[in-house]
Amino acid sequence: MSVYINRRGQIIRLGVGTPRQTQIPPLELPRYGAERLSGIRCISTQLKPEIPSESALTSMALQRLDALVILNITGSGFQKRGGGATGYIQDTYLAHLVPHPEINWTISPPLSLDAVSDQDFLDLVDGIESEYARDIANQNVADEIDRVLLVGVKTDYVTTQRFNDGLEELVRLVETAGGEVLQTVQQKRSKPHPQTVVGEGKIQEIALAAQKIGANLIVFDCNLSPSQGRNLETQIGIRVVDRTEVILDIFAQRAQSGAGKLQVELAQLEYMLPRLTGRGLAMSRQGGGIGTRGPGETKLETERRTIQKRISRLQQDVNQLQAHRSRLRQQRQHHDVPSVALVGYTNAGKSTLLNTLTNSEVYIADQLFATLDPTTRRFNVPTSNTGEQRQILLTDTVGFIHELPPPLMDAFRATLEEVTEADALIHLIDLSHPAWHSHIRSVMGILSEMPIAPGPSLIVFNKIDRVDGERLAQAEEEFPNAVFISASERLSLETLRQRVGQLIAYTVPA
Ligand SMILES: Nc1nc2c(ncn2[C@@H]2O[C@H](COP(=O)(O)OP(=O)(O)OP(=O)(O)O)[C@@H](O)[C@H]2O)c(=O)[nH]1
Ligand SMILES: [Mg+2]
Repeated sequence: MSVYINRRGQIIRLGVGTPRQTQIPPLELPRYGAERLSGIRCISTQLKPEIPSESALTSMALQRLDALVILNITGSGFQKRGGGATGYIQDTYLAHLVPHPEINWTISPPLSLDAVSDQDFLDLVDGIESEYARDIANQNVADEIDRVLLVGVKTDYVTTQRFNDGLEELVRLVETAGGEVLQTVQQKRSKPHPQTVVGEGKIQEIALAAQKIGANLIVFDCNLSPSQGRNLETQIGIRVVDRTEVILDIFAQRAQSGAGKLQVELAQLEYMLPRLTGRGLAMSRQGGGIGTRGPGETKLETERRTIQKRISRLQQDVNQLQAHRSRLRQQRQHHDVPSVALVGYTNAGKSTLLNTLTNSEVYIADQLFATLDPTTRRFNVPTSNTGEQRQILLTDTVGFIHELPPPLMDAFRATLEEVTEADALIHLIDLSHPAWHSHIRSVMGILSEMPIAPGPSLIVFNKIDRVDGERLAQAEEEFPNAVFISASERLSLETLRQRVGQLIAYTVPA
């Protein structure tokens, strides 16, 4: 039998079974900061004279119980007045959590019932909580920052290299979104578990690790289906998001212009909608009929309809934006000014290059997705034969990333059209990034999926001030026609101008 008691001494739950079997579901537990315990202790009887089992202790950790007391009952004992032996409490054990990197909990030696009765629980809890508080203060994570546990699932579909690069990128994405990755948990699976992505044992491990570091957010490196996300959240008891949601969050924080905000909201709603629908379905699957068509379902239906309406409104707005941009482009074409769009993986240095080439001050940052809104500036390139200058338009665009979330692709089509409508592209690559090869592949993949095939592109490697000769030689061999520059150190910019001039002379003869 397991009894759960709050700090006022009230019994809040009583269950027949082990602490594991009677455990309070994560979502029903009170939610406090990482330095607090749940304010609930469990007293459980146990028929075998043994120390608390691993599963009982794990349950304690998952629920962040104030303490777990195990009472070992012996078969022999007091003689009931009517005859027959009742349980007699032989040994008792007191277990509680400890904030220590290697140890999860401590268990007392066998104690007498009197000794346990004398224990001042509030005092004990006070001590543990202040240790947690100290521990967390030492971790130096600011209050407003999300404390993140990252989960990487390596399936047979990806190589180890690709998997590790992906995890590293996700850490950067989380940081850009305003979180700090405190720990990473990995699992190898031939394919993701259909309901929960990872197996049951791993979920326990994740939940425990999250408790221990006081995480308030779990980020999965793969995309979660609506039901997977929901299942994981119920079992872990902490908010679970996937890579797409992190990216959407960054975009939401970055969006400055009306157009940017519009596109981000559209993307977020499109991401949310199937998740609402999914929840509705799960509820109706519970049996159909009485009780399933309650206010919950109706409310979700209404919510869904409201969101759908909003999506259509936003889609109309994005269409208008698209029309507006295309009018602008037509005006430019009317003046016969050729246009070049800067494309590339996020953080390649596109905005830096635009700024250096055109003496502008577009926002640049060592962050992913610093740019959301396209900026167009004029600049001069030499024409190939006469050496005269010719004016062209250079447009900075939103950075790409591998597995660009489809709702974002859709929402940013107005921006991405700048790319398809340009006369030529400069594909900028950060050569100092270890994964530059896969960045090229991702960008080319996205370009090839665009509804209108973009113009010819000039491959330009950036940040050569930060790479060694070996890497430079390798890239030169693989891409003999590429240009190698440093946008921030202004290296080889003249060569770049000439090559852009040649490209333009070829695509838009003067
Ligand atoms: N060392 C070095 N750093 C550079 C160079 N060019 C750009 N950077 C740095 O790279 C970071 C990203 O530059 P941005 O210009 O914001 O990159 P972006 O491609 O516009 O990135 P998003 O807009 O986020 O897609 C900044 O910290 C720049 O200072 C370069 O040639 N050498
Ligand atoms: Mg930029």
